[in-house]
Amino acid sequence: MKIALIGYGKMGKAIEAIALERGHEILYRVDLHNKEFLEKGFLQQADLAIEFTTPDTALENIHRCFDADIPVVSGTTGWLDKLEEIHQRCRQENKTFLYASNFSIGVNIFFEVNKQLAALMNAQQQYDVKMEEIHHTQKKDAPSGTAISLAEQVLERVSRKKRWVNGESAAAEELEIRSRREDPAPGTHTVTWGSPVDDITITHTAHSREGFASGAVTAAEWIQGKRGIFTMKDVLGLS
Ligand SMILES: NC(=O)C1=CN([C@@H]2O[C@H](COP(=O)(O)OP(=O)(O)OC[C@H]3O[C@@H](n4cnc5c(N)ncnc54)[C@H](OP(=O)(O)O)[C@@H]3O)[C@@H](O)[C@H]2O)C=CC1
Ligand SMILES: O=C(O)C1=N[C@H](C(=O)O)C[C@H](O)C1
Repeated sequence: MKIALIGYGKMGKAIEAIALERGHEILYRVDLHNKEFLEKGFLQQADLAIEFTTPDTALENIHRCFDADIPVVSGTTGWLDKLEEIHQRCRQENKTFLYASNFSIGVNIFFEVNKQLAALMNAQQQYDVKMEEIHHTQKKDAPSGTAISLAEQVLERVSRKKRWVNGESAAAEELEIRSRREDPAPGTHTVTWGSPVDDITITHTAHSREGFASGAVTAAEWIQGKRGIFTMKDVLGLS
């Protein structure tokens, strides 16, 4: 596969290492200093793009890839208020797009456990639920994209919770997400269900960025030749 790597920071470099190990070619490594590679003439030489940049730049980067009609695998967090715009264009113009707030296999299994636990807890009013995410101090967004995914999964299943809030919450109908920033922390997510008599806590701890990067390359391999909107659930057969 010829890959246009959009974003050559911590994740871009981790993805490059795994893609090369698996025999793929990195055609372009795009960062703020060589954005000319985002032009159609360059991008259309790649089989697909893997995009891990910043909350402010992801939307435009994905549109550029659509202009060049190449599939995009994106993991950038903090821009999801614009996701529907991308989905609409993808549907209207028959493009190819795969987004995941977290590409690791472990977190995608953790998502399924979180959903099952939340469904069971809907009838158990005595339990309150809280979340915590811990990341490195360079992270730009809070709460993490993964924490938002976990929170949305709970909100869809637990009728006594109406919305998530980032920080301390006093209202019973709010789902509190605490964000901690400390180094080194590739990404830890905890969901705690507490009652007066006991707690149930589930935690996923990433030991490095390897799981995210490996999942993104697997998603890129899987998406080749497909058209439409996909998620890691499709890649992992969890649908
Ligand atoms: N979905 C998942 O599994 C995961 C998602 N993430 C998310 O991925 C994103 C990137 O994370 P990370 O690699 O740690 O961040 P870094 O800050 O290390 O890297 C971001 C990179 O994007 C580049 N960049 C900024 N603007 C543009 C632009 N307009 N065009 C092209 N490149 C640009 C930066 O360039 P320069 O160096 O020149 O500033 C830098 O190379 C974040 O949103 C993070 O939350 C992270 C881990 C896993
Ligand atoms: O910025 C990071 O590092 C990470 N971002 C993603 C997120 O916001 O959930 C995934 C992972 O936790 C690491």
